[in-house]
Amino acid sequence: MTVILKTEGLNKVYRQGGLVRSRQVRALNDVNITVESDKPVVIAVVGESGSGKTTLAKTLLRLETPSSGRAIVYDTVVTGKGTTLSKQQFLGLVQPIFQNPFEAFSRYRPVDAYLHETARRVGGMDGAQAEAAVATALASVGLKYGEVRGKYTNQFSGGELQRISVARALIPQPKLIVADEPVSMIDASRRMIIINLFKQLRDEAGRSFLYITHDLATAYYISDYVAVMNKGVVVEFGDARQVMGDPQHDYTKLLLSSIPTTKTRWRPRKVAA
Ligand SMILES: Nc1ncnc2c1ncn2[C@@H]1O[C@H](COP(=O)(O)OP(=O)(O)OP(=O)(O)O)[C@@H](O)[C@H]1O
Repeated sequence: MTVILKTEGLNKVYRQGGLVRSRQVRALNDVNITVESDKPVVIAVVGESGSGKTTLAKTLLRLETPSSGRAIVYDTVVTGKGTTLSKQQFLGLVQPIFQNPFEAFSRYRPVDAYLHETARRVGGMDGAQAEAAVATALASVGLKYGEVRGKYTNQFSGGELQRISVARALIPQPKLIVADEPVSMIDASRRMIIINLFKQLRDEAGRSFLYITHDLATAYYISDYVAVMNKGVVVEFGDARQVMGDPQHDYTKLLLSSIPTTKTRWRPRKVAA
């Protein structure tokens, strides 16, 4: 079995406020999750705003340094004590997809230039190899290179641009893709294209995903595992069907009861600690 993702006592403490009135926020509070599997998986992280989901994503992406603890991805320590990976090695193993695809690329530069850059810098490829890798990556997200070449962000829809972000993330052939709210800025009608793409990339290309979301319905639809976060703590973690079908923790029950159905009208509820 491969340790696809393991966090060991992961903590992240931020200091908020000025010198006089500062306070500490424990954005990650002793996060311990383990996913071992022989097959690639989708792991969802759900929870309301401020629960620490993005901090977890940033820590796993090495955009934030943990205050203590460490994380392992595909049997390799990626952050915290014992990390020996260079930046290039790390980006070959773990790749990000961010919430807003329009912010992932400058509007003054053709988007395919970013894909080439990733192929050369992270993948260590030469010009011809990079050209082939870009074409392959775009094809795997359902786009033709000819439709993308030389174009700028304003020539794409949010959904298309997010697919290009996914293509870019695929170029170094990472094992894990960390996607922080990847569909929240995309038209509702196009969200499922991205969600189904993740499923397809898991099943056909062998990529695992950490899928950070507010959206419990898509989390249920694509995830193999789910971590429920509240105030920096993972309050419930396990098989997605089990956690969401038979939640044990009160916070998970409340989150799930807030989902609107065709029979009930949605009313926002305040979720207690
Ligand atoms: N750079 C920072 N400096 C200080 N505090 C921070 C910083 N980033 C996050 N926090 C705090 O850490 C806590 C967790 O924030 P985080 O963004 O991880 O939550 P989240 O679950 O991703 O929320 P959302 O769904 O709104 O993105 C919050 O209290 C937040 O204010």
